[in-house]
Amino acid sequence: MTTVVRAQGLTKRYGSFTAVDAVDFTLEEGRIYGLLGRNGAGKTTIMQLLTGQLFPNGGELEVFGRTPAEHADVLRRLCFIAESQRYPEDFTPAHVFKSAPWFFENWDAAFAERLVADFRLPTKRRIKKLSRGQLSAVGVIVGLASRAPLTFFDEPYLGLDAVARHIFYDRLLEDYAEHPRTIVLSTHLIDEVANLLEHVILIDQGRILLDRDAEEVRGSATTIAGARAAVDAFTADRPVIGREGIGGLASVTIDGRLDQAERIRAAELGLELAPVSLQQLIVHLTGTDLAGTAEQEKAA
Ligand SMILES: Nc1ncnc2c1ncn2[C@@H]1O[C@H](COP(=O)(O)OP(=O)(O)OP(=O)(O)O)[C@@H](O)[C@H]1O
Repeated sequence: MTTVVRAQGLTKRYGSFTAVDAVDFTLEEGRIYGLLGRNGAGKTTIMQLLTGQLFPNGGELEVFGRTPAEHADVLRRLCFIAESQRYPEDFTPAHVFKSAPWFFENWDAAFAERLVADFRLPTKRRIKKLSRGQLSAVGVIVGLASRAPLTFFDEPYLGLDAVARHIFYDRLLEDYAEHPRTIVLSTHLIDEVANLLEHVILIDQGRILLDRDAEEVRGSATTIAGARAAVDAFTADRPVIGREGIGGLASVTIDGRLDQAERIRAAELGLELAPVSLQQLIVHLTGTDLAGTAEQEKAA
């Protein structure tokens, strides 16, 4: 596997505030990554560092073997679609798509045209007159049809309706199968993209909480629900990552899978077991306040 990005001790500070705190990670060629985390976790900052829009304050960063900033040959291979992409005043989507081949050598105009039809995008209307969702569609089309070897989608679909979002996911997967490349998707709609992701990097307060194959992450935690005393007894010696409860009922999430014998024992105790979705797991891992509240409620 070829490594596309190598970050070591990568750090970004804004004044005295450390937004990205000495993170180590690699991105491999031909994979779809989910860069996930709560608001303000540092996702956009990391993507801006990787695309040469920001300079790090510390650590080492290589993108295609070089520092991204000031290396045109590296920047040419990147595409970054931001949440609120800006375009020149008076540009129409048609202008954007016409100028795209200047920036992206793999630009596929026919694919872009198909996407325009899929998203029902009015290409002759000025961009500043487009609806929020139509504006997002312009970015999504550029991100897909550019086929850049390393593509970043940073919350690309503000205002896109559910149908349009599914068109995005479908076309992304279809096109990725035919033209493998490295894609980094940052989103809060985790359940929607969970099946798309091959690898998950979870950021919290500028640090990496989880950097794991998505397949491993899926089902790597289990929720045990039932009578509080039985749940507490069953989970007593296990790594608990989340706890909720009401009255005599409790629901506890543990890190790890249960083997056959443990499943039988849980059934004997009348407990219900459920796999934890990627989104639930991330809420558990990053929602310390929620877990804390549940603990307090239990103690009360
Ligand atoms: N130019 C800046 N000056 C000062 N602080 C900044 C600046 N840009 C970002 N930050 C702070 O750095 C932290 C990380 O911001 P970042 O935009 O990377 O988060 P994010 O994970 O993308 O969040 P979201 O999911 O809300 O988009 C936040 O606390 C933010 O307030």
